[in-house]
Amino acid sequence: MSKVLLQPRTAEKKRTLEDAEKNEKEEVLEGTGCTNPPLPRGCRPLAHQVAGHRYGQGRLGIGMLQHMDGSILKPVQPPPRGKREVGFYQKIFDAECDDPVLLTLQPFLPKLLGVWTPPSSSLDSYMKLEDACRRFRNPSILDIKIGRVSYDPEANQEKRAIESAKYPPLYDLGFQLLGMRVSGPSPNEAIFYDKKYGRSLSKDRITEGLDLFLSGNVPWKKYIVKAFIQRLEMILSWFESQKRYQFYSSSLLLIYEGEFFDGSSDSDEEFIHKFFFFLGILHGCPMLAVNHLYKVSMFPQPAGNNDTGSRESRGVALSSSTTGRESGYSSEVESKNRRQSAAIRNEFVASLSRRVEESTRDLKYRFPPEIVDVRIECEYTMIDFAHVFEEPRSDVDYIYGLRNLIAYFRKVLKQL
Ligand SMILES: Nc1ncnc2c1ncn2[C@@H]1O[C@H](COP(=O)(O)OP(=O)(O)OP(=O)(O)O)[C@@H](O)[C@H]1O
Ligand SMILES: O=P(O)(O)O[C@@H]1[C@H](O)[C@H](O)[C@@H](OP(=O)(O)O)[C@H](OP(=O)(O)O)[C@H]1O
Repeated sequence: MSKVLLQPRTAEKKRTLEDAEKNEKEEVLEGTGCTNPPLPRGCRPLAHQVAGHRYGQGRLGIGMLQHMDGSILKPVQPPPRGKREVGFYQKIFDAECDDPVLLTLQPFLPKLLGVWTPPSSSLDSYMKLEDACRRFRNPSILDIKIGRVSYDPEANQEKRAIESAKYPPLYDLGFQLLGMRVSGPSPNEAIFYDKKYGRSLSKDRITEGLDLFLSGNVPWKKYIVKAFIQRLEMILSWFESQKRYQFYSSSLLLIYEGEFFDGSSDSDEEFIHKFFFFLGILHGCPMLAVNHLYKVSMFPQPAGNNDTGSRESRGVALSSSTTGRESGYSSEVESKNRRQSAAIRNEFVASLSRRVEESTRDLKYRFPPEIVDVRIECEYTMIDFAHVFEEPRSDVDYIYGLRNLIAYFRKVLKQL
């Protein structure tokens, strides 16, 4: 037991450092005649990335990076995609935002920490985002693209044809599994599955794919599925409550802690909590496990209640677009606005929790009464907003896909 917990995470670190060093040599990208864009100082390719554009691959060679302060750097894509995505994030995380539709979406997104241009390359810029996997040691991660089509209304016939041919079951399913990391017995034994795997799954094999994703923590599988259903229901409620935005080609990222993880980097307190957590599981005593679950939350940290300050002070230059809105604005008014915004968000979250609790009452599997308040090590977040459009209608395609995904998770749950 302690051997597993103490197993160091060196192999994963080593792999990414080696990758970073290799990439810094600006090798010619295979078959493209392009060179890798220089890797900004203090950054490395994102080791736990499961889908999307990867550093050193594709036409442009740009991809997701991780800064040494822990944040994620997503390259601002060429126009119009990049501008659209940055604009969307900025609107949502604007300190003065008082729009209930946007405020109530905030808890479902990784926080935008700023837009960053590396000093070494004034041409590239990156969105600096909170890492949704930051508190996990050995996460299982699933990227699911939601929607019946994966192109937006401005796509030309060629793009539509290319996208439609990629995964014919999509129209019926309303979602696709784009990639996943399934945690293994130790962090360096995780297995990655790419979009080829996801697209090999016909409609009747989707539960197999979800089941595979869930195989990284067998003792807690039922609880994890139930927790994901609840969280997805919350996002669904947001979509059902708004008639303004349509999300094309956007993804959901589902994350949970693996059965075994490395406790070596923890503080003593965290380590002790985790030790009891696993002891509880091993001895079939959920209360012991639950009592010792550490820092688990239903929602990402609300805006204004995070450690952005310390991250910034570790030397990443941020643009002023989402930070430091001091100029000419009375701090009293500002803090009143913040309190009101927080109240709107909190009320929304509380009412969602109630609705979800009611709607999931009939699920076959229930938590035993003594652990109704169980907080599972799960995280979920919406990502990829390069194709968000604003039209006065509900997003029927996203709703269709999300309802279907929830139905498939329920199927998995029934089989447990
Ligand atoms: N905030 C985040 N926290 C943790 N991981 C993230 C975050 N944002 C993105 N990722 C990781 O990066 C991957 C790609 O993200 P994203 O979909 O935003 O990139 P993309 O290049 O726009 O994708 P696509 O090619 O599908 O348009 C995700 O599958 C996930 O593994
Ligand atoms: O899933 P695949 O097969 O990797 O295909 C990519 C996927 O559809 C991305 O969503 C898309 O970016 P957009 O959604 O932003 O269009 C990208 O286009 P790109 O190659 O033009 O970046 C495609 O290559």
